[in-house]
Amino acid sequence: MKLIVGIGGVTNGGKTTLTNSLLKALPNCCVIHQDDFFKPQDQIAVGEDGFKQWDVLESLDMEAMLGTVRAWLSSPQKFARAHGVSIRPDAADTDILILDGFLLYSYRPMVDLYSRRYFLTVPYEECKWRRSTRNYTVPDPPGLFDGHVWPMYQKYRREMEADGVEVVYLDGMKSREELFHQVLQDIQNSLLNRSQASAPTPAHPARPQGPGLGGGHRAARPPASQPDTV
Ligand SMILES: Nc1ncnc2c1ncn2[C@@H]1O[C@H](COP(=O)(O)OP(=O)(O)O)[C@@H](O)[C@H]1O
Ligand SMILES: O=C(O)c1ccc[n+]([C@@H]2O[C@H](COP(=O)([O-])O)[C@@H](O)[C@H]2O)c1
Ligand SMILES: [Mg+2]
Repeated sequence: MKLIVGIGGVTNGGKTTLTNSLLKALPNCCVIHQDDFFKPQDQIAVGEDGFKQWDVLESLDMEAMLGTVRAWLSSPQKFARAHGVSIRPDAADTDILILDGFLLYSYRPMVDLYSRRYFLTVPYEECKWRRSTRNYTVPDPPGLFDGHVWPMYQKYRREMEADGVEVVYLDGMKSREELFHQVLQDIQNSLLNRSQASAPTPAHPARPQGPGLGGGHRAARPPASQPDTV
């Protein structure tokens, strides 16, 4: 079974930290980081506010990111081997892909691919403080957080909620350990439910997947390519 897990949410919410812990704990688990798909600096638009518009969807090569997800979907174990992830014989029929990024649920062609969408939040003051301690490849110019980063976070989050995209909110103020155990347990429960749901018995043949984990997007349109996540 294939499981695509999104670790999304606000910048500095703890997405990459949580992702790295999950990667070590989950079997046959690969990762794609959205940050790896930023376009080159000279292709980033400059807004009327004078800031380079890093925190908009157009600054990311989402087609390339989707292509990488499709490569995993077409052959997860080949993808895993190519990325140095060794296949665990005790879980050879389980393939997990984690997507880590701040705009995971705003790119329409990918919204329905997730089995589970987590969304980390932290309050404004905490976010601003954590951001001030970070070293990005392109350092934040003065005023970027209040002038661009936080307003774009609010805008995309509002749109995601208005579109009815189902996410599981995570309180990024919890400790790293608590978040890790909460999400690990939740994913393990999902895997268990799915393997039980798909195990055919003579009296009760396997049912089609219910709304619990797959899809979950309110709009009733067919997904572009749904992983066989039953
Ligand atoms: N649960 C947490 N509590 C406090 N600080 C955290 C937590 N998770 C991550 N951090 C810290 O916050 C900063 C941003 O973490 P990171 O995982 O890179 O966030 P993101 O990928 O969401 O931008 C780092 O300094 C990291 O050590
Ligand atoms: O990674 C880069 O090349 C890069 C260059 C410029 C800016 N960023 C910032 O990276 C942020 C998203 O990453 P993260 O881990 O903070 O969620 C986003 O808020 C951008 O402003 C990232
Ligand atoms: Mg990150």
